Amino acid sequence: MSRYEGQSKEIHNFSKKTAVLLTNLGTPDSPTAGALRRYLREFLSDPRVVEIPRLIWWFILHGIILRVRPKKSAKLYESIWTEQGSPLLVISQQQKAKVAKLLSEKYGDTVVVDVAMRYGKPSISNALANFQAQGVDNIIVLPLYPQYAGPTTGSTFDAVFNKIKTWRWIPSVHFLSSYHDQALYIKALAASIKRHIENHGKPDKLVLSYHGMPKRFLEQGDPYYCFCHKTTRLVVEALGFAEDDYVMTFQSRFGKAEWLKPYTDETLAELAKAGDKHVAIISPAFSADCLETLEELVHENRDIFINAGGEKYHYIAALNDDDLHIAALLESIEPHINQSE
Ligand SMILES: C=CC1=C(C)c2cc3[nH]c(cc4nc(cc5[nH]c(cc1n2)c(C)c5CCC(=O)O)C(CCC(=O)O)=C4C)c(C)c3C=C
Ligand SMILES: [Fe+2]
Ligand SMILES: [Fe+2]
Repeated sequence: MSRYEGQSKEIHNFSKKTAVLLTNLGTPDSPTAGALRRYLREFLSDPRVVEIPRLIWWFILHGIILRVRPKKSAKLYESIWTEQGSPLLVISQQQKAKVAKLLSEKYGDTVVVDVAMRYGKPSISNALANFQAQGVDNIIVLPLYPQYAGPTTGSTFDAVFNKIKTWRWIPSVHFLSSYHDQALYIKALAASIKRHIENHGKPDKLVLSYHGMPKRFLEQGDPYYCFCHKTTRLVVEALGFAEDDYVMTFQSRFGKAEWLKPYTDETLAELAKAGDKHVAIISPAFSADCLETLEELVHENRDIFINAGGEKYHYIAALNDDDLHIAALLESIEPHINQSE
């Protein structure tokens, strides 16, 4: 056995071929405590996600978290599970199908597209092995997180590095790090909010709620917080919103440390108490609807707002496979497609 993996066949006779790898975070195989335990163990063992010293974290993770959280999370996943499976995976596959169709119309079979998850299945390692077997000479990696964060995009790149470092021939690899300020992504978000307002009226406050992160990561140089702010600024500019038409918040806290603020749940209660009766909430950090939107934003936060005196609460869906969103993804991908002979 040799130290590095290679494909000896037809190596002198390959044609130009680009592979596009779309990725998202991952999801359990089923909404059961056992599947959740496996999924959370892989996810929460990643040092990009939890930076507590390994030995201490091992005892907390295995002694407390993996004994309690899987059962609780399984119930939540069960409430959003569909016949086709986890919404995040189903929507990711729909996004992939649309991207693949548009690229194949334009580039024929010189471009292949696949989707993979950072944790669980379908795995990044498998997708890359398939690309290698097809003899691709150019790989574009696009994690579907609009705002770069170490625990998401950074960790995805780790998984890609870990696989390709075993290859004898590493082709061109383009890591697309962040598209938080890309014109078509902003346009797609603004169009989706405008459509919502046309149907439901302008809310007292538009809440732009991003997935949170420990505050310490920001202090240590993670750009996520700033990228979220830039997305918000560009979207509200595109909408022509004034300062008190909207508020920006962070959701989905995990663990005891301080996370990025203001927190979505606390803010919604404050808004209701201050007399805002009607809110619309959107989460620009999620390119696909998932547990954190379909459960936390649709149900949990609605209850918080209504119980604090609010009256109308609307969740604006993630961009999912919206045509403008897919056009935005293509705008990121296409400059890196290598067509020269
Ligand atoms: C959109 C960007 C995301 C950032 C930044 C992020 C950071 C982050 N998340 C956790 C802990 C959990 N996240 C969970 C689910 C989850 N998170 C994101 C996105 C970001 N996370 C997605 C797309 C999902 C998937 C939801 C799905 O439908 O499967 C979970 C698991 C669910 C649960 O048990 O609540 C945890 C846990 C940390 C610690 C973190 C930053 C350090
Ligand atoms: Fe998360
Ligand atoms: Fe959550």
